[in-house]
Amino acid sequence: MSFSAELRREAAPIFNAIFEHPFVKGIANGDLKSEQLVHYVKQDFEYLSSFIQIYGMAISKCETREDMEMFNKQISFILHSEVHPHNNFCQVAGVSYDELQGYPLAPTAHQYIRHMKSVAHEGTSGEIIAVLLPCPWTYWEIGKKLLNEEKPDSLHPFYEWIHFYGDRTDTITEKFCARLDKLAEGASEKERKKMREHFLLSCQLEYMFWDMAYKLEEWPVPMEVVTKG
Ligand SMILES: Cc1ncc(C[n+]2csc(CCO)c2C)c(N)n1
Repeated sequence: MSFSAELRREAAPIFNAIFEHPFVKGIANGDLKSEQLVHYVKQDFEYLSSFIQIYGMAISKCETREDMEMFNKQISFILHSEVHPHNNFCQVAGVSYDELQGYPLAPTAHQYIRHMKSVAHEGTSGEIIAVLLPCPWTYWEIGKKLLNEEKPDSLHPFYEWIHFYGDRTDTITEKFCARLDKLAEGASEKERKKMREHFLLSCQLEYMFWDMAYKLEEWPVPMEVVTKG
């Protein structure tokens, strides 16, 4: 079994918990409140900006043009394409995308971004791919599952979101898995253990990100109160 297949097998309970999460179920049946969609988009806009920065950090550690190209393409993808699923959520929530940008991070988004940035600072290329991989992998699987199980028609409120993530071939998930498997072959047992830990923690944080949005998670004393004194 390949290293990435082993990781997927180990993470199966977390993937299954994500598929069963009420926010994901809410995308399937169109049943989410505006404030939940708004909280998600506010936090995900900041998450994606950090993701771009992390790709920049990953590029600074690349040894081949091929790897640089792989990360560089993803930066363009986030900048130009990932706005579509956000726009879908904004339309359903009835708010403009511009209004949801520049908000402070909620605890889980903060924790997830810190986790990825610390690995990007301290880790090897293999560790960085391992920490980033649950992001595309979980969304691709959610998209495929919703596409097959719900077969949404164009009147489904989240038709665009589901097609955007589910309707992909030649994905970044497959590219990352192939690259990770190669890097894992040449890695020490200690490095492979770190890759596993980073991957599983990012999977947990993917679950927590959905939960943060669903429950409108905030700091114990909301930031508006703190900054206004
Ligand atoms: C919390 C969170 N996790 C995953 C994604 C999905 N996503 C973000 S960037 C990217 C492409 C990776 O190169 C994908 C698939 C998201 N939007 N928010």
